[in-house]
Amino acid sequence: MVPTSVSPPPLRPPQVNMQKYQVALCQLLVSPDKEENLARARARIEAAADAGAMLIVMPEIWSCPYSLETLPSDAEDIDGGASPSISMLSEVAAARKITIVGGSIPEKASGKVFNTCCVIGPDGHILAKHRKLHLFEIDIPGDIKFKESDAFTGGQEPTVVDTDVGRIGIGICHDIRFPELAMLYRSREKYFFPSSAFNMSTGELLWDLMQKSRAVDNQLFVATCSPARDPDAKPQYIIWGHSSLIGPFGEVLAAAGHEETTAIGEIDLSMIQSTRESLPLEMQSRGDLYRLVDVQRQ
Ligand SMILES: NC(=O)CCC(=O)C(=O)O
Repeated sequence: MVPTSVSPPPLRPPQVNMQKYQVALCQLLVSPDKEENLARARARIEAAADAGAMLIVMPEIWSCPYSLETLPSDAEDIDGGASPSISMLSEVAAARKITIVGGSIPEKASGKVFNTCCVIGPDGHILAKHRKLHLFEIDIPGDIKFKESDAFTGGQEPTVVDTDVGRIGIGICHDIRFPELAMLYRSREKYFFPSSAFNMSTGELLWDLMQKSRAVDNQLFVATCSPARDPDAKPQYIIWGHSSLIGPFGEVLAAAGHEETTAIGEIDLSMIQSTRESLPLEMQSRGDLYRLVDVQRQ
């Protein structure tokens, strides 16, 4: 039996330039026309920056439809510098001097396709690239069947990145279901930004619960951004929407419905410290009793 342990490599101390700032969740309506998606995204990011947001969070798969059939042909070569979507995000980040958690786009690399989030700093450079770790598989007879691994290969590395607006742990949608990932991020003292595209079958019951659980268990901010629900979408995968910003005490600081919109809320990093002082879960934690072990599954 092998104990599971979380032993991240040391990070440099966070260089946070802002303790309090506005974050914008750009809940975009996505169409099959990539140029149109990029133009809509640009306009929404620029408007949010003009309204004062210093951090923008984008949805999972915002540059093209979230369709297993077309994702591979919509994939872009980020490392090869042939990614119109990431170039657009870099340009806007540099022009407005903002940080962007770039949701995700399909990325092609080494003959594979990944579901990839780029984090872009205010100089327009890519600070980090996260490839979705947990691919979504679901089969509820008569309701929904979806197998993300038909289109994507899973990533191999959790991603923690230091930005001007704090140390951020990145997740993409289904990544939020795995509490160990948020625990690992919490152990590195940061907050958690999954970009998401939950569906109607699981979204109504679980989306709000998942975000609040990850925030409250770990006493950190959780910001999620979804595409808007497309009323004309094929029944295969209808997006739930409901992007939101949850505080370390479980407070809803911003929330969208299912329509195209930008939800803006305030992150005050001092709330992490004050929540942890008021409710010192870490000190109360009985780490001496919890030991996760790999068990042989039958
Ligand atoms: N795109 C996704 O990862 C969807 C995850 C989801 O809906 C879930 O229930 O988990």
